[in-house]
Amino acid sequence: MLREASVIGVRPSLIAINAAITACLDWRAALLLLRRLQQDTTCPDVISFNAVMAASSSKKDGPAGLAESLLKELVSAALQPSQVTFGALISALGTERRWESALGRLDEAACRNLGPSSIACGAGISACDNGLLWERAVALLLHAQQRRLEVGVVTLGSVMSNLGKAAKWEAAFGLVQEMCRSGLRPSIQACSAALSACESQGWWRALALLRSMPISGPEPQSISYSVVLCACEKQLCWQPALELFAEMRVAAFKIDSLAYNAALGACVQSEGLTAGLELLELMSSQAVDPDALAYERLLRASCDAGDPAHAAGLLAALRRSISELLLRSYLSGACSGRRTRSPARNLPSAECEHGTVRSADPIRASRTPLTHHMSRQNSMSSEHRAEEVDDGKQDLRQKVNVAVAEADAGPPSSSSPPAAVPEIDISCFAFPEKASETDREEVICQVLAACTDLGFMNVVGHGVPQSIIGGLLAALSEFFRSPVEQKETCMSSAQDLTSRGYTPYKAESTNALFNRPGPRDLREAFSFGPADHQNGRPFGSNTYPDFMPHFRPCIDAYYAEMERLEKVMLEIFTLALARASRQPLDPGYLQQQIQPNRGLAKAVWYPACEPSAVDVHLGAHSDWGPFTILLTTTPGLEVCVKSEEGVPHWRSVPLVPGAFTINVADQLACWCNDRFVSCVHRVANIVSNEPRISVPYFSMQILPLDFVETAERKVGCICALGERPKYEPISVRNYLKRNFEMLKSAGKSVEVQKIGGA
Ligand SMILES: O=C(O)CCC(=O)C(=O)O
Ligand SMILES: [Fe+2]
Repeated sequence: MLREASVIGVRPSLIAINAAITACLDWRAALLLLRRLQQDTTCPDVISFNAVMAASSSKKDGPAGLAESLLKELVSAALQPSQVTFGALISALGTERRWESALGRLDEAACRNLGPSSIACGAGISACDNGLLWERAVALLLHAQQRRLEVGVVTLGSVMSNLGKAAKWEAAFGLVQEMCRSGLRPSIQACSAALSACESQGWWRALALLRSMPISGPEPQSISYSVVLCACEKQLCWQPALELFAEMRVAAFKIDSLAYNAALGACVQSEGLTAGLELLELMSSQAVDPDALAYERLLRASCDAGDPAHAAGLLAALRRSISELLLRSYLSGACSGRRTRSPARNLPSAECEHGTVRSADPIRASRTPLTHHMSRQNSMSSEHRAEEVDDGKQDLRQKVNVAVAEADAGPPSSSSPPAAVPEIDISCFAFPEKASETDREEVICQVLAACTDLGFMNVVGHGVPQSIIGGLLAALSEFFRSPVEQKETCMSSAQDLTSRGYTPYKAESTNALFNRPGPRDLREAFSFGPADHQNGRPFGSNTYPDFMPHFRPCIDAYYAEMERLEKVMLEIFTLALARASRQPLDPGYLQQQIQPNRGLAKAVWYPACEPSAVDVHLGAHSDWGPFTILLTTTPGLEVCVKSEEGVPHWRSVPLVPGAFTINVADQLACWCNDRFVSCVHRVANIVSNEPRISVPYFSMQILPLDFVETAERKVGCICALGERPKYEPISVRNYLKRNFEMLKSAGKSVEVQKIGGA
């Protein structure tokens, strides 16, 4: 039309030309029209510039440089940029992932008193979100919501789900609450994303958020309930799951198949077969198919109840359901070489419309000391052997090394958010007199969720006095800063398997212990055990430095506190294990198994250094005992986790002031039949001007010197009804003996003199 107008000698107005530029889908054509306009006597106005910038920002191939230079031109033509100008520019920068520049322009718009438009705000939020600038993303989101700026469902959902992945559940939670407080009704997508973010940190958090949400219509509420119900069931908390299901029915919500299946699972586990079959009937009346896991649970329950009639029917249905699922996953390409233990559970979650956030998969520890010996040396029942042979084909330690090599080749942990290590307040167990049953229940669930996720948790409310921790750290700092000849006076004899006392710098090599090439650990150590066995027997003795008389009370006091905390944690782990396996374990069960073994504390000093790229302060390993209580004041600890795509990578463990980092180790994972995770970890290659100090306390490490093989009790796997144990029962003494022997032989080849948790 413009061309026709010029042919007939009509001069188009600026409005008409601007309309033509706006109509251009291609930024090149829009730019051409602008340039023509500039050659003419008609001057382009801000709308002309904005229209070209919008065309360039809406297409992926539009260069952000163009939008930037158009802004310059616009200003030098004495025109005033508008909100739209900045919106287009920020979007263009966002498309090129130039997050910092995008945010700079957002600030510039504010300085020019141009409150951001929806587009600018949305682009700014995406910039912060993708650039991992959480606080700014959340602040901008609130800012946009308060000004009723539509930032788009995708942006909001993406911020929420990134918050969830980064374990920033408080931010997600706070965001939704803030929106509710300001009278803004968060969209259902926002609520679901926030619930998912919370859910990954524990069902009770998701439940708390659900309870604080405004009622915004039956449909959204149904989805929100469903997310939380699934979270409860997945985290083995049947009661709240069933309560939510009952509420959904009372409110006549439309219940989706995920919620039905989760409720069925919870129902069978909590109320048994009859209740489960009733729910199954209800599902079939609603034309909802049970998933394979629900069938499996029913089947187990009918076997437990000695109900062969139901068992046979269920088995047939289970077979049909599994083959249907396999067929469906095959057709959708999901079977392409990936072996999963539970296809039935994977498929529904892949289809989940709530975008459930799952934590990364931990790299599980090598069980070499036990399973390796077991599969080769022990006489096992053929049933057990089948599983062991399957797993034992490859050296498990080798598997860990392969994952570690892959993680080492990947990006450093600083380029990913920290690992999702929950902070858990155990004061209701440490100070039982002040606790209620509900508090204890919540802690058990939190610990259980942590144990089955990464196996790491930051524990506060432990009751270890700050004065004892401070005293220990001060004494250790003085000790390690002393001349090496003085420290060497505290070395224990080579025959002393209790390995107390001083270990010189670089004397240990975790890499060698794991049969990998690589440098030695950049640390020295001082190990100490119980003070009440000073006379050599049965537990060996501590070595105290003569040159520091005030040292001994500090470490003895700390050790006593660790033994107290170990008992508290053993009770919590026992109750978590009882809940997970549905076995009625006495709260003192694990404590009884561990006796008469004692823990070993190992104060570790990583001197300040500038390590080379190939160094790590402490090589990748899993701890071998039941669990470890770590005191540290400096970051650097990392866990090896698998991304959703199955790629191993390192994530830092967040440091929580005043907390102990407690991790499940190999032995506890074995006792739980691998329900709890013993996660591979290391201390990264940190360049630091300050030394790093840490004090792991390894439970169950001290083997009596007068150890005699007796027909003592053995600890087997604690399994749920119908579950097969993966490991043969072994006495804790034998378990320790094997580990010590392995260390001794590794020690010969690599001159390791001391023993660590690795
Ligand atoms: O020093 C640390 O922070 C971790 C130590 C550790 O994992 C170990 O000694 O087993
Ligand atoms: Fe460790």
